[in-house]
Amino acid sequence: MGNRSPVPDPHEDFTEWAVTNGVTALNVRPHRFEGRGLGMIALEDIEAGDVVVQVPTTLILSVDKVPLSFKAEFPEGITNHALLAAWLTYGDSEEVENENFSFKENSLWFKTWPTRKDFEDTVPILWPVSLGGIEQPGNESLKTNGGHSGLNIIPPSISGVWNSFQKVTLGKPDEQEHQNLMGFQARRLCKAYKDVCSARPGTDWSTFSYYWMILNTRSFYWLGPGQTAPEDRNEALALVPFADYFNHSDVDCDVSFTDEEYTLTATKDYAKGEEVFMNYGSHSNDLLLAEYGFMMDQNRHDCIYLDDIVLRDLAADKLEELKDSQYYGKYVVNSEGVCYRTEVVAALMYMNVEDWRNHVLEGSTQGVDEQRSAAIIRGWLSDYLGEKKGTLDAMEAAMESNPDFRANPQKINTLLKRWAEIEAMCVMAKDNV
Ligand SMILES: C[S@@+](CC[C@H](N)C(=O)[O-])C[C@H]1O[C@@H](n2cnc3c(N)ncnc32)[C@H](O)[C@@H]1O
Repeated sequence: MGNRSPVPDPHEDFTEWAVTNGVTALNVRPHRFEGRGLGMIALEDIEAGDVVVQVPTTLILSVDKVPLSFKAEFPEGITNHALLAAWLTYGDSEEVENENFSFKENSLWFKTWPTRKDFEDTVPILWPVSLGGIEQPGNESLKTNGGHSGLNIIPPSISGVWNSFQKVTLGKPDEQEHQNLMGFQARRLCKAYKDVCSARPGTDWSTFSYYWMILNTRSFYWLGPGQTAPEDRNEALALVPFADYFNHSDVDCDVSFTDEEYTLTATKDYAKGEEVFMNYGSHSNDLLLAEYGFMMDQNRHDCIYLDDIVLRDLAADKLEELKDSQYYGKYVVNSEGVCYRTEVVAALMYMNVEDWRNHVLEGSTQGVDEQRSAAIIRGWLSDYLGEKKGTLDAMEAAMESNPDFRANPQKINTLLKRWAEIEAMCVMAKDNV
């Protein structure tokens, strides 16, 4: 027993590679944390303002490293996200000539990444269709679920699909991403896959979607020397070795880069042995789950939106009025209650359009009835709670009959947890109206 050689640890090997190649890891090392995969542990006490990781920009993988001959194969307008995922899919096996980036030299880095199964377990669009995942494509379009057996168990705040009513569709330009996270994500992935398949038919979906997910969950904002910020921030994505070990929390963010270095700085004190976090953005648990496959127990940015319920209830003329105003959409509910926009749109339900216009533009209170507004808002929150109850009742029944439900207890638990958080927000908001 005692003579067994130690199991090789890809993270130790990669850390050694990274340090040898110029990465500065000051008092942090990769470490496995229960429920969070790999993250960064503090080897010593760290103070706010201490640089924790610095990566030479020469190690960064961005589209600048993709050979022009490879880029030229794909349609103009293909996103950098899609192009990089394609290159990760093909670059190695084709021995693409490229002096800027070697797959072989970076293989230790790739070995530290999560597996496709890790994504299938955690990221809802890759779940089985009966649990709300997308249809696996031929080469045509991916569809978000919600239709399958009639029951959608992923909360509408993530899936964009309601069981208790038919969503009002106001036409494409009106559709908003915050109300359809999975739909928009599936569309991005679908478009990327289509663009790649148009040049390379038969691209393996499983491999391509894996690398697309790697980029979706691990990339950083990065502009190479002399580059200006693109209109779409997502086009400035890049993979930064070693820095991609940091897990997310609500801490302040201090990430910066020069032409030479990518630098990550601690924004709070950490004691030796604590996990050191970075911040991926001010995201709700719905967005974190849809895009990154996890949720936070404490999340000061958590919220849901009442938009679908509100728009369903408004008469056509009021809807037109609303669309032309600055109060269209983003009716937020969080742990403190509903936002001002929700109060404003509740008043539109019973006010005549002229009074409402004067109310929102001039501050006139003529026709405003706060009690009535409160009752309407409570009704909307009750509708959300009704959606939750109906879905959970149906889920309970389906637990008996649907083998996918029984085979995926962790996914079901994630959804139950999210539904419980949604319920808590709605109940709290009802009490506070
Ligand atoms: C940039 S990677 C961080 C490293 C990753 N944990 C790993 O094992 O390679 C982002 C992924 O880490 C996980 N993650 C990040 N922050 C997390 C957190 N606070 N709780 C749970 N998982 C988290 C999610 O799977 C996310 O998609």
